[in-house]
Amino acid sequence: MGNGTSRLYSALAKTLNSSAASQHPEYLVSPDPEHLEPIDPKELLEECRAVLHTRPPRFQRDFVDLRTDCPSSHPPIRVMQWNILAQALGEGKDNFVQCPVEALKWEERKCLILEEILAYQPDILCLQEVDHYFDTFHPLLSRLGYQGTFFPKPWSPCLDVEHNNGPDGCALFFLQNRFKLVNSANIRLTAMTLKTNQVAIAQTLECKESGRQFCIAVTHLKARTGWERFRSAQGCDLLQNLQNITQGAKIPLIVCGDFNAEPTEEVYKHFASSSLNLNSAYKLLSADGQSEPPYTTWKIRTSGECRHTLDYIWYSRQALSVRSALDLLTEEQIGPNRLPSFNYPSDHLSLVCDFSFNEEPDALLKLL
Ligand SMILES: NC(=O)C1=CN([C@@H]2O[C@H](COP(=O)(O)OP(=O)(O)OC[C@H]3O[C@@H](n4cnc5c(N)ncnc54)[C@H](OP(=O)(O)O)[C@@H]3O)[C@@H](O)[C@H]2O)C=CC1
Ligand SMILES: [Mg+2]
Repeated sequence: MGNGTSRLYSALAKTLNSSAASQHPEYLVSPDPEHLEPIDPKELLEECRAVLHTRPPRFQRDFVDLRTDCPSSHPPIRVMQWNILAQALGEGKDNFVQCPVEALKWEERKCLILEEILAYQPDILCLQEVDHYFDTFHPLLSRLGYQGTFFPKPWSPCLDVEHNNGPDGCALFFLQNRFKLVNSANIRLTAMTLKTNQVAIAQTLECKESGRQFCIAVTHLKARTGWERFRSAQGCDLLQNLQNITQGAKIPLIVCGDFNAEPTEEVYKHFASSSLNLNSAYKLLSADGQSEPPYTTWKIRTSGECRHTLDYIWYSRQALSVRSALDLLTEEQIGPNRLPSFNYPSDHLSLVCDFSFNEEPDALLKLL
C-alpha cells in the first residue's frame, strides 16, 4: 500500500467516527478545504471498494444516448439528482421492514453512496436528506474538487432520532474547475405565506469553458399523502423564486428535487406548465418522450410496498438539451426486498443526465 493510499485510509477513517458529533453541535464545524490535500477519485473508489468487499457488487446501469440534432462545441454538463436517505431517518424513522439493519451501517453505506458518485463523476451534485455534510461529504467532495453548499431543514425530523448526526437538508456541489459561482440563494419555502420546514438552494453558475451562465436548484418538498396542496404551494413559491433568480427565464435553469409528488399531482403540473418553459429530463427515456419512469423510489414499509415516481430533473427546454440519461435499475436488479439494500444505499434512485447548451443560431451556422 503506497503513501497515497494510507493517506486516503486516514481520510476515510476520519469520517467513520462521526457519531461523536451527536453530543456536540460539531456538525456545524467544517475543516477548511483549502488546507486539505486533493484526493485522486480512483484511489478513493478503491478505498470504498475495499470497505465494501463483503457486499455484492454494485448494479450495472447504462447511459441511454438521447441523440439530439444540435451539435455542441463544449463538453456536456453532468448533473446528478439523489435523495441519499438520511442516516438518522433510515435507522430511526423510515421503517424499511425488509432491509436488514446491517445494510444501513453508516461506515459501509457511506462508501456505497461515494461509490455511486465516483462511478458517474457528476459535474453538479444535487442531494437531499444529507445529515453527514460537515463530517463526510463536504470534506471528501472538497478534496475531489467540488465546492459545496448545505441548507438544513429548520426542524429536521432527524433531530428526533437518538444519536442523530444533526439535521438533514439539501446539498449542492459543483466542480470548481468547470464553474464559477455567480450567486447563491438559500430558500426556506413558504406555503400560502407560511414558512415551512422545506428548503431549496439555487445557484447561478458560469461555465468556465463557454462563459455561459445557468441556474441550478435543488429541493426536497414535504412528504406524505394528505399534503398535496401544501406541496403545490411550496412548488409555486419555488417557481416564483426561480422566476426572480433567472430574471424571468432569461438565464437557463435546471431544477433537481425529490418533489414527493407523482406526475399526477398539482405541483408536477405547475412545473410542467410554468412560464419558465421546463421539461422533465427523465421523460425522454420513454418511447414517446411523454411519460415519466414507472418509479424513482421503491421500498417496503409496515404499510406495504411503496413504488413511486417522486424525483425529477427539470430543465429549460429551449436553452438546454439532454444528451443522455442514466437508465434506472430494473425490478430484477432491485430485488424482492426492494430498497435500500446491501447493494444500493438509498430508497431513492439517483438520476443522472448530461446536458448541453443549445447553440445560438449564429454559433450553430459556424459549426455546420
Ligand atoms: N424537533 C422538533 O421540535 C420538531 C420536529 N419535527 C419533526 O419533523 C417532522 C416533520 O418534518 P417534515 O419536514 O414536515 O417531514 P416530512 O413529512 O417531509 O418527512 C420527513 C422525512 O420522512 C420521510 N418519510 C416519508 N414518508 C414516510 C413514512 N411513511 N414513514 C417514515 N418516514 C417517511 C421522508 O422521506 P422521503 O422524502 O424520502 O419520502 C422525509 O425525508 C415531524 O414528524 C417531526 O418528527 C417537527 C416540528 C418540530
Ligand atoms: Mg426519505
